[in-house]
Amino acid sequence: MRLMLSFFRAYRGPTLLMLLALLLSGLAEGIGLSALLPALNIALGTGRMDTGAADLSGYEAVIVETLHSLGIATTLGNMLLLVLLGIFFKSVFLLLAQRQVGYTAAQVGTDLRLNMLRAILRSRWEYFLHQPAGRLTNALATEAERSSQSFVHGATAITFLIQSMIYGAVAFALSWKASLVAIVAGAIVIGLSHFLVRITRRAGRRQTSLLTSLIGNLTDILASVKAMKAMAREGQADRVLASDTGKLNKALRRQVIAAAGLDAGQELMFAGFICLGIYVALGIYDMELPTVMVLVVALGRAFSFLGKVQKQYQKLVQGESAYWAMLDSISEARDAAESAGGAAPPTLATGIRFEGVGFSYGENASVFHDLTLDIRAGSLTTLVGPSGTGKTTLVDLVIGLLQPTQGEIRVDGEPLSGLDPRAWRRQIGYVPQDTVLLHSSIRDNVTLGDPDLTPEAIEQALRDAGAWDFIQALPDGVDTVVGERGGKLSGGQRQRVVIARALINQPQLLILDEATSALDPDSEQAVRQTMEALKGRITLLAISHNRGMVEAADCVYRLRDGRAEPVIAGDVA
Ligand SMILES: Nc1ncnc2c1ncn2[C@@H]1O[C@H](COP(=O)(O)OP(=O)(O)OP(=O)(O)O)[C@@H](O)[C@H]1O
Repeated sequence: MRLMLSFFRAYRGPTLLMLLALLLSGLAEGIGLSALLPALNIALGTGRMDTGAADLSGYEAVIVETLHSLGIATTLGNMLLLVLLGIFFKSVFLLLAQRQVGYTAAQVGTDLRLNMLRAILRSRWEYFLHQPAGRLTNALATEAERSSQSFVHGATAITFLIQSMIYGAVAFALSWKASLVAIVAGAIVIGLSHFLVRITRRAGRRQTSLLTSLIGNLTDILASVKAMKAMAREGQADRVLASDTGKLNKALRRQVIAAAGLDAGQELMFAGFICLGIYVALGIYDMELPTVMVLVVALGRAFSFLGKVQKQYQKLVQGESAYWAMLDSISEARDAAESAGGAAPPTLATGIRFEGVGFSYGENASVFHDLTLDIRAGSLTTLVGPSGTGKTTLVDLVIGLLQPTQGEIRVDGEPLSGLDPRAWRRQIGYVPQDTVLLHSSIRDNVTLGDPDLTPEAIEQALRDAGAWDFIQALPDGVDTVVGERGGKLSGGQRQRVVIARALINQPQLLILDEATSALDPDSEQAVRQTMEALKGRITLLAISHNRGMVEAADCVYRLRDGRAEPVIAGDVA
């Protein structure tokens, strides 16, 4: 029940409302049930109701006295009406409680998803890079859902527990001895079948880790399916996924067997105890039939609800591990949150300077030591260098996604670490190597749905990106739908739409991360012209081995051995 306590702490108000509705529902059910014994006595014509409360046993006497003090005659009609009213109010309050459970469960799932997403998006870049995409997908898709279902099962277990206690209380009022025996019997049944709950808990934990692994592998495989098919290696993917799904299947089977075992075992044991109880009550203690009948109904229902409590608890523990796993992931990501940085407003009037910068990924992965370079404002600086020499790392340091381990990066003479990081990044336009367009219009692809961007701003960004002329030639202009992943445009056209997307917010610094590496000569030439046209107006930083981008650059740096050396464009091989 640690899980329900955790939910209670997080959703105090909704949980209290739910509990109140459940208690009222239980109370209504208890009142209805209390009228059953007088109703039966009247129906069976035992004559006990005619003599008044004085001749009645404790429980019945209390009921009859209460009814008389309320001015309600103990007629069969009134008693049956009371039973019906009890059931009616029980159903109304139960409905309210269940509505509250449903709303809170949906809120649990939504909050977990949003908290996870926000924590991951606000985490340090190095932490983010080490997160398998599948882990996030699995958390958002399956773990959040399993967690909210656990809340539903926990709340339903509480509902059944309250109902079980109401029936138990009525039975206790009728015969405390019989009820004590029943409590012991109930505890034996619950205790004997608890090992099945433990099996389910283990199967649930296994499912949580297997689903993370399966969805992680699936995400990776889907990303490289073309290469796998091209080399006829899809069998390998099949083997990996088949092994994961096979293990998942085994865990699910265990869970199914444990649930079925609990169902069958409980029913048999409870039925056995009820039969034994009837035999002892009628055959040995010679109790009256109406009392035994109500006792059987009350204890039978109490047993039945107790059994349901355990079944719901079994379902709760099955998904419980998903909730703890999500909470762990959220807290881990929060611990890895990006530092708040400084507060100084950024400008980019003179340039960015790296002064003796050192950087390493962890202890043994040194990338830069004593790196010094200048990126003059309004110029195009191109970075070249063999693979793995740190070009992307340098860009990430400029953006402020990574922090130097030694030296300083200055923007207009101010340490980058002292600038407001979000304000700094709002000045940056970033064009990645892979141009992923949305299956929507060019307009949507440029604005990314921002309604504040005017048609004039869209046109200007497309003109600056050198895309306006080809877009004018399209039948629907900026409203042309670009197709799945932009498939209806050429590589160069796609790239220029992405550059327009980066330019629309009027950045001071445009970064192109190998943005022209996949382009044909004509497209590359068009992007180069765009860069040349932008020079002087904004600062440009490009990672590129492309001859055009090197020739167009005002300054070219080659990264080597953890340092940057300026090179003449013609010397770049
Ligand atoms: N997240 C990371 N954790 C550990 N090491 C990393 C990480 N990212 C990059 N590296 C290492 O840092 C070095 C520089 O990587 P980086 O990606 O910056 O090089 P690059 O010059 O951009 O390479 P390429 O031209 O192949 O894209 C490489 O040795 C790489 O293995």
